[in-house]
Amino acid sequence: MKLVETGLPGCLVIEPRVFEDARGSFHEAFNLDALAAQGLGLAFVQGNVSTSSEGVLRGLHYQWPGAQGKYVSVLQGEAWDVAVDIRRGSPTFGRWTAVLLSAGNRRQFWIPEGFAHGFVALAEHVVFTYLCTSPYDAEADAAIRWDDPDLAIDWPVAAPRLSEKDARAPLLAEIAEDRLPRYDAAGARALTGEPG
Ligand SMILES: Cc1cn([C@H]2C[C@H](O)[C@@H](COP(=O)(O)OP(=O)(O)O[C@H]3O[C@H](C)C(=O)[C@H](O)[C@H]3O)O2)c(=O)[nH]c1=O
Repeated sequence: MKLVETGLPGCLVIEPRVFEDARGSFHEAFNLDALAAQGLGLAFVQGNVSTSSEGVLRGLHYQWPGAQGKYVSVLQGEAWDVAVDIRRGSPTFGRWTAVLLSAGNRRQFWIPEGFAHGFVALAEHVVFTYLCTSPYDAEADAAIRWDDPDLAIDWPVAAPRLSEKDARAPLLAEIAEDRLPRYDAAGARALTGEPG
């Protein structure tokens, strides 16, 4: 596998080795030892799958406390996937990066704890899967407006279909400081916000 830097430090694209033969193809969905051998030590506690039709946008979501790192990929169709640094005190606070994920390119995308995440489905049937480093906590689950002008994310869809929650999400500037993840310069990853 190959790890590729993105425009946003900490966010990485992982390109797995794909084995193709007359039957079809094989690639590893994730490999913790191989990631650790390249300096990316991860541990996942939950895996999620969502299905979306074309034009659906899910996001921008994050958890705080209990920040989740996410290792995402697309099993069917294609999605434009976005990570935004919302860690208070981060030198790249408010900056975003995007990756086109598809069943065809088999790209995987690592989004560290403390980033907001969202994607827009670009095919009629998109199966999106992701592994999380912390468990879901409905109380800590939060959203930021997908079209926040301060973020100026260059979404490839002008009028996406949103959940009610996402349609009424606040702007980043409207969110109280203590509701945003904190940047931990030493670890270069957000603190999870867990006490102790
Ligand atoms: C995330 C999650 C949700 N749920 C329940 C809560 C709701 O009743 C239902 C749908 O949840 P939601 O509308 O938040 O699903 P998405 O809009 O796909 O949210 C996800 O999409 C963006 C892109 C993300 O990065 C997050 O992982 C996650 O927020 O599933 C659970 O039971 N467990 C979970 O881990």
